[in-house]
Amino acid sequence: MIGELGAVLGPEHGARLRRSLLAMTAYGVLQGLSFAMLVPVLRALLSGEAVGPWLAGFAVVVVATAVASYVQAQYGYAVGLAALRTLYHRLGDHVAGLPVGWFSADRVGRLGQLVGKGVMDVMSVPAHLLQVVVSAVAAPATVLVCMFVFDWRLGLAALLTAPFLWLAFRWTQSLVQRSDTAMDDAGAEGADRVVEFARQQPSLRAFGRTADGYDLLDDALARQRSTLRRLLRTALPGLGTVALTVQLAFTAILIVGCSLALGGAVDVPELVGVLVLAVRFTEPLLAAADVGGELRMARGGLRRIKAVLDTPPLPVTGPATGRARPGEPSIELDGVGFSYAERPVLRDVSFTVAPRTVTALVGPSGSGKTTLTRLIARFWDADAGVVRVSGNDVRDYAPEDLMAQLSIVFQDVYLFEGTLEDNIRLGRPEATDEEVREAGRLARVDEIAARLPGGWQARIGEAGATLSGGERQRVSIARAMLKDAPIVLLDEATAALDPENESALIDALATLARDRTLLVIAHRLTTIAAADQIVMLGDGAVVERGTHQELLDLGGRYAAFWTERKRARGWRLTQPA
Ligand SMILES: Nc1ncnc2c1ncn2[C@@H]1O[C@H](COP(=O)(O)OP(=O)(O)OP(=O)(O)O)[C@@H](O)[C@H]1O
Repeated sequence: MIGELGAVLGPEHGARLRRSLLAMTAYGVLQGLSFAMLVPVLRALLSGEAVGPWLAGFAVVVVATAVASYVQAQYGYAVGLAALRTLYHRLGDHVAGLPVGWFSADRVGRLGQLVGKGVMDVMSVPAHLLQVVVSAVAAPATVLVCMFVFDWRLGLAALLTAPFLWLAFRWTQSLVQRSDTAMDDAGAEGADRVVEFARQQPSLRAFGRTADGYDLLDDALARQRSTLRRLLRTALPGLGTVALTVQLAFTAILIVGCSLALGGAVDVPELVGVLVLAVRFTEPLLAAADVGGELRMARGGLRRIKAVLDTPPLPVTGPATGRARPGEPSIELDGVGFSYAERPVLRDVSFTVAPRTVTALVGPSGSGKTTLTRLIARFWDADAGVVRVSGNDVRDYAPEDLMAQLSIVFQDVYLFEGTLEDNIRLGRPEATDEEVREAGRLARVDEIAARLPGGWQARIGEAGATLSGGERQRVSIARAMLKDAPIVLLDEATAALDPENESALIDALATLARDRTLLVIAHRLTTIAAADQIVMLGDGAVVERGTHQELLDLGGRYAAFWTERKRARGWRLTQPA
């Protein structure tokens, strides 16, 4: 366990962990010594000898134990805090490099549980639990040595109990281990279902499904309850066995001591002292048995953290340094193929978006348009072919260098809890207030600020949900303006917008497109017709490519799509006469 902890913390914390272990061992030994000092003190008291020197010695050891306890607690907390910091950083950095495909609903629930409870469980090992375990070994070992010094026969009796104690601990551990794993899995599944349930609230309510009707969540919680019951049924006899074995060990020492005293081999004051010692000998062992459950939980957390850290991030394969230098802002797809878990979505897609031009991506729903933009942003890696951004394979860039080339404006804009200004600043955190406001003005967010009480400082966010879909997209465009990346990937809003939002968005997009390379999943006819190039996707492949006029003249799928869209736009729902 200590090895696993050291591996997860990394070598930079090795010295700190070793120092902490040393302090805990010193504390355990001093604890044992302070127990042992009771024997001469009691012996002196009961036999009428001078007790003063022994009491003074006892006081010195007790003070030293208190100091050691303080020092080891400080070291333990320092390692615990370092563990907390390091694990958050390592998990955060690692997860940020994982392909977006890794973040399934299941994994997001488990990750939430891991970052909250799992990391705290692991932190409690160096901060608190390890000391109990180290004391459970060091203190009885010291007591044992002292027993041998006082009377070798009593020492031998105590030593002979050790293998039985060890066996009882091991047996209990193996007994509970299996239920623990099941408990871990049931807990993680419960967390997944709760996240899913919370996310799906709008749909569930729309279909009148309340908590009682959400069977998946009910089943997961019922499974969690029954696993806990099973764990308790298995663990309780185990814990009882440890307590019983410890008591039996004490009884064995008591019997040996009494028979020695009756035979006259040991005098009564010494026997009383050694029996008090035997009681203290078993105390740290019982304390260790008490924290066994917490330790196993921490080990489970450690195992799951390690599994996340062992998941390979998207590899940087490129020129040895992974620091390809971007050229002119272009996008090039060369024979790109991609599948979601065996289901092919894109096949042999090839086209180029020249620097500072606008390409409109069109095609029926499910034809792979969103997937294509996500491959360009390297949310996933293509299975076949090459995706190039600004002249280089996306796999050759360090992730931050690729992201510096791209601004992404998707439809599902996420607004964080915070002010309107904070939400724009996300595009470039170091931007000045003036730059944030200017980007906001260009994306016509200033009109939203003027409407909201509190203006730029108005608090918005998922919970507040104070902005309409069109307004959210304007915030997202402001972020892209502020980021000022040379290439923009845009998923145009499909929702019907009110005239004010529509005209604001058109202006904002026109400003964003100026001097930038734009690939847009286009839904508005004006955007499509004005593009320098139109790429039409159908069933994951490029079916037609050219300018609006060229494709109309071709009279193929695009021409049919265009006619259909125009006709649909002419439709109006009217009141029956
Ligand atoms: N994360 C995912 N896992 C599995 N399949 C997915 C995932 N995302 C999309 N798909 C599937 O891949 C196909 C292409 O989806 P994509 O979203 O790229 O199409 P689209 O052309 O953007 O559609 P729309 O215009 O409706 O947004 C669809 O059949 C979709 O069901």
